[in-house]
Amino acid sequence: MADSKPWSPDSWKQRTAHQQPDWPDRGALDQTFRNLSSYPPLVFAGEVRALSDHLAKVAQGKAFLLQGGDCAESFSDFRADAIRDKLKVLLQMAVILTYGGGRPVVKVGRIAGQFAKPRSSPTETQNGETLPSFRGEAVNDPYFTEEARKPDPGRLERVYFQSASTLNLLRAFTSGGYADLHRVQSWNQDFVANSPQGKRYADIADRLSQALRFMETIGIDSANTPVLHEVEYFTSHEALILEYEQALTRRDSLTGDFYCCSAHMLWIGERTRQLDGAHVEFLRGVKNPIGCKVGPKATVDDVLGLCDALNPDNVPGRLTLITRFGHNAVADQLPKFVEALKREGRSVIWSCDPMHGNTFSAKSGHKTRDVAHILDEIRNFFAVHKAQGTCPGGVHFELTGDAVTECVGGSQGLTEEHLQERYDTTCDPRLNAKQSLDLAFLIAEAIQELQQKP
Ligand SMILES: O=C[C@H](O)[C@H](O)COP(=O)(O)O
Ligand SMILES: C=C(OP(=O)(O)O)C(=O)O
Ligand SMILES: [Mn+2]
Repeated sequence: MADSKPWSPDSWKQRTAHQQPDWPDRGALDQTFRNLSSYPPLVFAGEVRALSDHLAKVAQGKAFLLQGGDCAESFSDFRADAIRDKLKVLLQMAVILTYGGGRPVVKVGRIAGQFAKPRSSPTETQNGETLPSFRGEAVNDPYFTEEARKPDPGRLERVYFQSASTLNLLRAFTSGGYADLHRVQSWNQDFVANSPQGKRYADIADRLSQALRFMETIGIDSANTPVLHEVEYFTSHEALILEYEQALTRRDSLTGDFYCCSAHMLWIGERTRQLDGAHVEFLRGVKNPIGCKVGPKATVDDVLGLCDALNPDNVPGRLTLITRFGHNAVADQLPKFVEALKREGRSVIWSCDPMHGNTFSAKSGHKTRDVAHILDEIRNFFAVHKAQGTCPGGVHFELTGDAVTECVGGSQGLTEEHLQERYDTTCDPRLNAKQSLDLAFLIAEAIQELQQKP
């Protein structure tokens, strides 16, 4: 590491950690930390290195990053079919983007560890009663009672075990035949299959199946071509509760480097990316690829400072800047960052989070997002990169495979009236499977446009 300041897995403790729960029992937290430290890692250094290699290609414009999943995973909604359907929708989006965009897609779920939430306000008031905010099920319960909202460190162990179980199923799906490209048609879910998005997807899937049959007809041995039968799928979450992340950090016996083995990729949120803060300190020392959110409050100096701290050796793919300005602000705000990093020769992956700058309250009080705004932010993100000659490397979504009604718009035509029908999220509104496919087609078109000469 070019940075000469010493680092250790607990050096973050010398800095201020923002957005931390007010744990009532530090002794219980210490015990949880000891337990987690003794448990096996959830992911392995070799897998993390494979992701780093793929992300290096993204940074060079040779691949595209697709990251998505729940805003917050939940203990109560812990079902095999929900995990499978989140995987399916990401696989479908990846097929659309690979087919339409002509670049391999690196698939990273917000899954198997995405349980902790930073909040705008430490408290929430309902009917005159004020309680601590819900901070994700790693910390407390969404139910609005004093008992439910009390932070409980024992939850961190439940996060670990639920993440292990989720990963186990994901590994089985991705390497056990389910993600075989010959099954591309079967990823279309029943409730999506008859929709315009589902039919458009089925059309691509047909063409892929024909191509596979053709390859087999001319004697290409598809049985021995692993890329057709297995899919590489990586996990990620916001590294927020640093005791949890430190407890799962291990030194790799092969290289001597530290890896945070709670997920393949970790990101720092918009509210915890202070240059002198604990989150930047912790993540600068682990070898995992790191994401960092960049929102409207960031300055160019902040972002250059983040590059210095998190990627001092300027390694392509090490740092993904996940921009989330909002559809009204992105065209105005993004260029100065892109220009500065280009001028300074900094290698980053530019990824667009079109969700977090576009949240608003519906008349009913539900937090929602409009697919039109999401699309607008993505289009502007692509336009800025086209104008600057830089590479739009990826997208970052909050989505689910379920037929929820949390975001409005899309070709399904969801309106604010539909929000009461199926609003299941415990934090931010997610795209449902149809809205996710809508966006994948539109992004594929944006990539094609970008590839056309001006
Ligand atoms: O997921 C992100 C944040 O936790 C979320 O957007 C914060 O929402 P809030 O503004 O309701 O606290
Ligand atoms: C908290 C999140 O985003 P941000 O830090 O960009 O607000 C999130 O991705 O859920
Ligand atoms: Mn969110």
